[in-house]
Amino acid sequence: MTTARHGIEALWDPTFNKSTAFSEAEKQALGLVGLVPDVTETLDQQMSRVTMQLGHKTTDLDRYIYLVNLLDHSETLFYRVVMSDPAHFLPIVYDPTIGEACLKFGHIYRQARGMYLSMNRRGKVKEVLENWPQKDVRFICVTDGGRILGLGDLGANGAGIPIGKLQLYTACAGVPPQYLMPMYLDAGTNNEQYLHDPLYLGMRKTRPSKEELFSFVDEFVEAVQEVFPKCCIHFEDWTGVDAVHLLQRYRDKYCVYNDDVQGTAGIVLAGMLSAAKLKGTKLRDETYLFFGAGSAGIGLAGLLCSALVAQGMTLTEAQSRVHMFDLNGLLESTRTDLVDFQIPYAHKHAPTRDFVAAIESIKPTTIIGVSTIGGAFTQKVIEAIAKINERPVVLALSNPTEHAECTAEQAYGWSKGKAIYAAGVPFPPVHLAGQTFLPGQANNFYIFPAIGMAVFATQAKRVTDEMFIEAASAVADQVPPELLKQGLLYPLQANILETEIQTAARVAKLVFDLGLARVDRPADMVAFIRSQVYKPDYRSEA
Ligand SMILES: O=C([O-])CC(=O)C(=O)O
Ligand SMILES: [Mg+2]
Repeated sequence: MTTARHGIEALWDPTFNKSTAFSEAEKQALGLVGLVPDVTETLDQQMSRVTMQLGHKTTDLDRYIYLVNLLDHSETLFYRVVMSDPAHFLPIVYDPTIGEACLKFGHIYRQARGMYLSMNRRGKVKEVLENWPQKDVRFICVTDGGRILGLGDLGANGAGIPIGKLQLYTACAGVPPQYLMPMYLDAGTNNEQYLHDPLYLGMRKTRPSKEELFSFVDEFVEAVQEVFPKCCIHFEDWTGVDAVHLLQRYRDKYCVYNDDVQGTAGIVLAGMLSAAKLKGTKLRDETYLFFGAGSAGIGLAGLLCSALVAQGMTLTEAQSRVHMFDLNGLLESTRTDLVDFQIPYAHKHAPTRDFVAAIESIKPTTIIGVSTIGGAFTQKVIEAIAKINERPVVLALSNPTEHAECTAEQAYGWSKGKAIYAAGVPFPPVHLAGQTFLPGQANNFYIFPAIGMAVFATQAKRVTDEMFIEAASAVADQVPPELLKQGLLYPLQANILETEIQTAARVAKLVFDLGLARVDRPADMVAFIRSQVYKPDYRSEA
């Protein structure tokens, strides 16, 4: 909670500032008479001014910059605006606009937000964390900028991602913003363009060895336990291999998770459950072929196999349903270039670098694009999978928009309306031969904010894969049946807060069942979550 500020300081603190909405009594009590216009507006009046000003902007990047600036001045008004119409504002404050904002981060930078922890501070991490003004931090979302969205190594320009992700904890699931800390862990960058950009805001060094990086991350993770004992560390947008290895390194010891490995897996699993419902099949009836074998692919394959095992399969049987294809072709048992965690999915098969040939031979029911290669699902690919399936499932998950493996229009058009399709970014409905198809957005923002809310409310000691499977099934259960018929695999974004409250309640129940909660078990789980939800309203200061 904020403490009362006085005079001009009340206007400088975005968590306290009401700008034109201070009442007469507040103006008197806080010494604000004459420092703001002599009116008292409501939040709704303020919001209509924001909407009007946004309407004058011509690009989403300009709208993004405007909204970040609004957050710098008035947190409540910012969340009021974003939460008033999530379907409209999520693509502006988050993916896909945030991709462009990151590419230009050093150029559009206005004001510090979150923490910047560089490897130059080795040995001093605890002191750095102690500079943060809030003492009860519950989530740190941390990136080293190693793999930002589908854009690659952006170094310090990746700092926009933890900022955006944490805004979604609040906007989508109601986690109060004062407990959230975005962090950019600066380990340099191998991005030549940024290393030579005079406005670049990170260390001008290439990346260190894995040993050096991990030993610094160890210092960071351990310092967090001391400085913020109730904190969960959310890893985001590290390179695929680091993401998986860091998760393995800490997951059984500390409260940590990786959104790209586990959150993305959760939302794709939700889509697979919805698709199976639409087709009248079960997960165990399906065969999966991944295009891309990085953190998202591996995370999803692991979670999917856990879900299949929960349905009675052995792990080896489950893994035999998952096939992967990467830059060097199909993962198969003679490949010598694989990383440890890819090996379970390298089955006996003749080597091939031809994705269409792999489809024809493996006969997947579902293809999953996690490659970052825009347009990789060509007409030939879609026709090949449509030829062997009545309802092929096509998930083109890479982002931002130009990186999607295929667009909604292409998937429906090339498959002649047979495809069940979702993407990582939003696409508008597609009208084809008198039918309307609704492409869903398989974005982890349905999952990580709800997991965050459940962890926040229960003060969970650990974040486990079961929690992501439960979240996936809660999300799939909330797809309106009449929209599922039109191919929509995910709930509508318009009521995302309610969807995530229900999801968080299911996850919280599991946290209690697993004995991982640090608070007493409530009788009514939904009411328990709802009671902790942040509301973008001004409180009375006089
Ligand atoms: O941020 C998003 O939209 C999804 C995500 O985690 C990623 O692409 O890394
Ligand atoms: Mg990510």
